[in-house]
Amino acid sequence: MTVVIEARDVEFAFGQTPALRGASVAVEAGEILAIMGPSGSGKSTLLHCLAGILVPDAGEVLFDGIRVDALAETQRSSLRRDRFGFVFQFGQLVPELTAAENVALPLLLSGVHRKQALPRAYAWFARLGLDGLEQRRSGELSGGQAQRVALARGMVTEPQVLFADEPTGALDSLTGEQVMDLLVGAAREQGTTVILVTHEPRIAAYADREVMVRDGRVNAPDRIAS
Ligand SMILES: Nc1ncnc2c1ncn2[C@@H]1O[C@H](COP(=O)(O)OP(=O)(O)OP(=O)(O)O)[C@@H](O)[C@H]1O
Repeated sequence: MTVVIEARDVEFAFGQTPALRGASVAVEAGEILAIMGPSGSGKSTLLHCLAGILVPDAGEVLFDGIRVDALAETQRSSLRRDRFGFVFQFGQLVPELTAAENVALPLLLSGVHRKQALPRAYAWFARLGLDGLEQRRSGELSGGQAQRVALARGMVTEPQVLFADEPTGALDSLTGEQVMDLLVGAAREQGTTVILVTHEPRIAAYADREVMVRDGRVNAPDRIAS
């Protein structure tokens, strides 16, 4: 299998607070990886370093053979826009835009014309069971509906890697599982690699593989029964 994205001995500190202390992980193309670990262990920081949002203080991040950590901010920004998708805990939809415009947004930012972008966005509403909600604003959607719209927005550009940081963290368990079913289904169909941060074992169970972050380092999960 081909490794598509990888962190090698990544270190990152917020001022005096070390968040990553030599974190390494390699993710294969099409793989769904769950990053687990206690609160404050460095999961989100690792995801942000892999996604080129944060630049490591030391170590390397490689995506598709490119040293992401060595790129200039404008190049990292293009990479995030054109090759990556994102879903966060609180959908973070733009409240002034309709649901369909929110989904179309990454395409519009990539320079796709509105006439092409909106139909591509609309196609996701049927796919994710959101028919009829295209014109709603985020304040008129339930938490689960808003998160499915956020998922559509993360997938609409057909990214190579989808980064999902606690995508079901704000949802009840049934709604969270529905969102995960849709996320995994869409990723498998498109061959998208998924990097999923979660502290919920039930959500991590959707992944092909789990890793644990502890004290800023990545370990295989401790499977020994306590
Ligand atoms: N913006 C920030 N400024 C200062 N310190 C930060 C910042 N973000 C995170 N940290 C610190 O970095 C460490 C790792 O944080 P991170 O958010 O990566 O952990 P996490 O495992 O994702 O936690 P959680 O499960 O609670 O979201 C923690 O000690 C945290 O307090």
